[in-house]
Amino acid sequence: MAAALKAKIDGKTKPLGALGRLENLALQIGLIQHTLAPCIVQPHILVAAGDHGAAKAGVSAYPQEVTWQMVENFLAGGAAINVLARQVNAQLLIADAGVAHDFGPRAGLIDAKIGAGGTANYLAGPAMSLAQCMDAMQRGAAIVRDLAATGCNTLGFGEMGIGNTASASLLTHCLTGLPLAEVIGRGTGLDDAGLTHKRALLAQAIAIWPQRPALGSLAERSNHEDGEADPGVAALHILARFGGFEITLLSGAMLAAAKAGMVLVIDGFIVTSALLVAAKIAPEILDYCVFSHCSNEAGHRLQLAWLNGEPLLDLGMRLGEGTGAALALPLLNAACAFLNEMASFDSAGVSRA
Ligand SMILES: Cc1cc2ncn([C@H]3O[C@H](COP(=O)(O)O)[C@@H](O)[C@H]3O)c2cc1C
Ligand SMILES: O=C(O)c1cccnc1
Repeated sequence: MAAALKAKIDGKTKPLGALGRLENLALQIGLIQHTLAPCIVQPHILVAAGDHGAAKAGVSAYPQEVTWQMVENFLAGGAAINVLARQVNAQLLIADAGVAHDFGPRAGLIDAKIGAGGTANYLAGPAMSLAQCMDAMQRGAAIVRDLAATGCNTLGFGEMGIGNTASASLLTHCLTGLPLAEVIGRGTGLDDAGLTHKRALLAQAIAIWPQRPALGSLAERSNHEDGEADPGVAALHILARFGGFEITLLSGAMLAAAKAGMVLVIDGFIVTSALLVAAKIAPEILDYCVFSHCSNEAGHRLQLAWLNGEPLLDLGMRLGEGTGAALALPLLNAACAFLNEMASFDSAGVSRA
């Protein structure tokens, strides 16, 4: 398939390789969809929301209630992701994975609430139980299975949860071994004093969990022998310790999306932390991932480098919600369109080199 796709790409009326990374994208989407004529069908963006027990300790510049207030904003159509999704004709799915607010039954809001008031504070113990962790992953997977049954073949991921850059930093450090201080950033806009405080709190969160499972490279996950500690299981323990319900739901959704053969459009720092968990469980998920952009949150560039992921865009954004994923969708459409619609040297009668 790869050779056939490459031949089709190289046969188009352009100098070899002249469409640059669009060519790699066309190849990747063709491989995911097992076809020489790939296309993006009914693209969706799944935005999961959840609250974090640690938010009250001061890891964010904003108060916790912004999480539910922004969910209301999503439902009313006024957030950045609503605007950008409309621009690119993507449908939004908003899931309450565990926001500390009672929305009641609401049109347009998927009730995937785990617990009532968000996660527990990881500065005191695990953020969630393993049972809650599995539950949140299953709920994400169920949303994606329903979506795949409707014919959607492309899914972007987004999140909302005050304090979730801190959670993502802890997950990233534990899952990759990247130095904790280097993967902690300003999130919504902490000042220098706030950043120092966040660093101290997160160092403490790591220090009070001395028995955390060690994790090696993705290759070690693929090669691990029966009877050895499974890095996928270790990743679940790390996720339960430091994760948010929204991040956990997204990890489960990503695994199901790859299983369904979808193109996964990865957003910023927090969404990439959910992918790190999923990749420890099933490293082959990375073949299905398009990295939409590089966020300005310190640590995203390092995550991408660790995953060998090349972001399509670098716009200095640091918002989340799936906004980077939305902006990358036109590039996916363009990649499919040139492969499907451009003339070839033979069909157009243009001389080759
Ligand atoms: C009004 C507002 C809208 C947002 N939309 C996404 N985020 C982003 O900021 C949060 C993470 O940053 P931290 O870890 O510093 O709290 C997440 O909710 C993320 O999606 C927002 C944040 C705010 C304040
Ligand atoms: O990279 C992101 O997704 C991000 C960065 C800062 C705040 N919220 C999200």
